[in-house]
Amino acid sequence: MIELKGIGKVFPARRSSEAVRALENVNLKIGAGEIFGVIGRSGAGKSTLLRLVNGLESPTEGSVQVDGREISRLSEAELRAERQKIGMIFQHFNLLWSRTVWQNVAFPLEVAGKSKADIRKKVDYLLERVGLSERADAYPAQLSGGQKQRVGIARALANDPKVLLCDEATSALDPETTSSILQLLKEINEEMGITLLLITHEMDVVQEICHRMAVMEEGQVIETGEVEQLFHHPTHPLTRQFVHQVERAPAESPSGVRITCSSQSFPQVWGILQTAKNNGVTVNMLGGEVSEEDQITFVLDGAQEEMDRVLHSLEEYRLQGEVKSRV
Ligand SMILES: Nc1ncnc2c1ncn2[C@@H]1O[C@H](COP(=O)(O)OP(=O)(O)OP(=O)(O)O)[C@@H](O)[C@H]1O
Repeated sequence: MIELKGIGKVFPARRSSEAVRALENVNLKIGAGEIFGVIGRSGAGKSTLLRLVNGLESPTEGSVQVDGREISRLSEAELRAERQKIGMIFQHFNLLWSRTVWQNVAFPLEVAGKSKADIRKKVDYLLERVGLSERADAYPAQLSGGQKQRVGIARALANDPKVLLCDEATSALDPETTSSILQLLKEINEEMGITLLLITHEMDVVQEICHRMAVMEEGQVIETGEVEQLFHHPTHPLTRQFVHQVERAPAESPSGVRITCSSQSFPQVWGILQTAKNNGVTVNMLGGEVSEEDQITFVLDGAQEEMDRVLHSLEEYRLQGEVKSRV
């Protein structure tokens, strides 16, 4: 369904910056109906790769094919038509804030010139499917993060795409909401046979839904394979690091720092932990549940400098007794 052959991408030098080689000799083949994950650290080239697949960027070398068509050789009009077959969801949802949930999902159908009756039928069906019929008249600002992403998913599905590109689609969500969104994506893949290409820096996301995966570093794919196989036999040191990220998950982590917060302070604490996560700190929720005493425990692990930074950011809550920490 998606085939990248010998892809290179160089962003040319600008007055204030040198040329950047974002991708080098990338070869990937993703079959129809597959859920494929691309994992890598920040700057590895994941977003550039995704943007090549929907034609927002063109490669400097090599070819990108989606459903048998060479994306980089299409005219603007052909590309617009082709893009209707490719849905996309984003980390920050990219919803239209002045439109209701219903109108957000209707938008791509209006652009495609569908009749009013068709639009009504389709939007009602999609909102039902993602569990948001009740919130049809709400505005995005009135929704939780998980609900916003459900709108994003419904909108991406409006034109019956064959491929759904997911750009860090769960990175702004808490673990529980992440699981429910991943579950929804899995169901959509199974029911509709849509091919999913997902980029992330979180191995647990890959582990939860992907069939196969690629690991990227400095613009290159350094390892590919079945998720199961890479989990049990990672060969590249970076793949091992990503696997380790998950293996340390809810298990007792002897070297980690435990942070316990009340569910009341959770939103603020979670914001701080998200920033730490983006800076390479491993954050795992112990047991993944709110305990009887209404306390949530996380285990954090990472470079000393980043750990100091996150503990410093949490200081205010520690002083208020809202957060407790111990090594
Ligand atoms: N439009 C652009 N112009 C110049 N350089 C760019 C452009 N887009 C990306 N790059 C560079 O290409 C490299 C790969 O970036 P890319 O955003 O694809 O990585 P990534 O793995 O998605 O990282 P992140 O998760 O931080 O978005 C980086 O060095 C980045 O600075």
